[in-house]
Amino acid sequence: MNNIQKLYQIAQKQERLIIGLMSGTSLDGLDIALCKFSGKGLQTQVNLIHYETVPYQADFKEDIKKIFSKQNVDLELLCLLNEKIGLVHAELINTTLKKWNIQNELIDAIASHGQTIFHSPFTRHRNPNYPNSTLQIGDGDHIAVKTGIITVSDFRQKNIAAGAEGAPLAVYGDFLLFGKNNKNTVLLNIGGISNITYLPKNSEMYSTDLGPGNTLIDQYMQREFGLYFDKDAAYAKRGSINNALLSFLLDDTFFSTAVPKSTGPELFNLEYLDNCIAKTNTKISSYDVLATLCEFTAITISKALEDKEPDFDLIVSGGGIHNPLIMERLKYHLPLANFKDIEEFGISADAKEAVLFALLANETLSGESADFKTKTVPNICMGKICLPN
Ligand SMILES: Nc1ncnc2c1ncn2[C@@H]1O[C@H](COP(=O)(O)OP(=O)(O)OP(=O)(O)O)[C@@H](O)[C@H]1O
Ligand SMILES: CC(=O)N[C@H]1[C@@H]2OC[C@@H](O2)[C@@H](O)[C@@H]1O[C@H](C)C(=O)O
Repeated sequence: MNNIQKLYQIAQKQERLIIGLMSGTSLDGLDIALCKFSGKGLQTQVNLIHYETVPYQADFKEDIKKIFSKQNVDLELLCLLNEKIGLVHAELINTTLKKWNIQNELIDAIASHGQTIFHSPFTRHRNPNYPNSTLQIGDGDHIAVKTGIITVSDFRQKNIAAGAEGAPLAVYGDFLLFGKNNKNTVLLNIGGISNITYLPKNSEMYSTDLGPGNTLIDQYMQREFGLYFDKDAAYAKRGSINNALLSFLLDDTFFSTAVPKSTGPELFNLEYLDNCIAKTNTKISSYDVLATLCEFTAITISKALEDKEPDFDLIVSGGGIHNPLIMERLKYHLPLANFKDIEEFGISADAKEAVLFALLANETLSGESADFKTKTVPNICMGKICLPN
């Protein structure tokens, strides 16, 4: 069977086995989700069969950090890492499939997000001569060749080409999997950056980034304590909120820009935090900074939801759900929200984004896009199809 016949056969299948890959802003590792799909569009059913986050080696992580969300980088390193990330991801898939005792031939496709290294929508660069733009690296052809599995990669470019910002893409999965919930529903992902998909019963849905989820906390922990993150908010719990710092953190045009919008560590980084600390003209303890950052995350989320119907289902996912202080403050600010664990819907909170990309590949491989019935969500099939031979 040649490649095109194989793709045609996959398009006709009632069920598809797709591996979703996500490596997010926290650079903690590669999320690998093996999903079984039946149907497409609003009929999509997904079953998460296996999930694993494979941690990155420290030197690999440090290399990516040298070019990640930086204005000036070593262009050769960027070029090398484009191939290297593809190769490392392929190797992690091969090892993980072996560990799960599953043969590569059984998998219909891999859906690879790649590593975002810069995200610059118009709302960030404000240069009328340039469009929205974003760059994910980790070449898909390398993954296809090394695993022998058809790989769909580089999803965000098509979304930009069709007029959106390339992020968040969560809305596609959230609408197809949760759009039939008969209540006002909000899906919240607290990753490096937090985002929501708002699925109201009686008005138009939308999806938007809200601001930092864990990224500032992680960056600050790494600089101040040499730790990748504040496990169980142990450090933040020793501090208290500094209101002056909080108001400077909230004082950026990103927060007054209309939704939908997207952002990343290109804006929310240590320079941003240090400028805000400097504006307070006081010495703030590291514990207080961390407590304030948790409040910053909780408040940017709750402010985005305060004008909505007060009682909605709030389905939370992402690494931030493991931060007890963020969750406590979020519940304090949103007393009427009906918090639900995404696990109730059969999807692990940490796997949600990897499942999303598998779902986007399922749509693309089915051959046509669903109708999302709203201007801000283009009806498109996303991703480039990379063939193993
Ligand atoms: N036990 C915990 N206590 C506190 N924070 C935690 C805990 N477990 C995970 N986290 C936070 O979650 C982060 C990882 O979250 P996640 O994997 O959702 O991010 P990501 O996918 O890299 O981000 P993004 O969605 O922005 O791409 C960690 O870096 C840490 O900040
Ligand atoms: C450009 C980019 O990689 N953005 C990520 C990042 O991580 C969270 C937030 O910022 C979101 O906009 C997006 O990822 C998710 C998966 C999305 O597109 O929905």
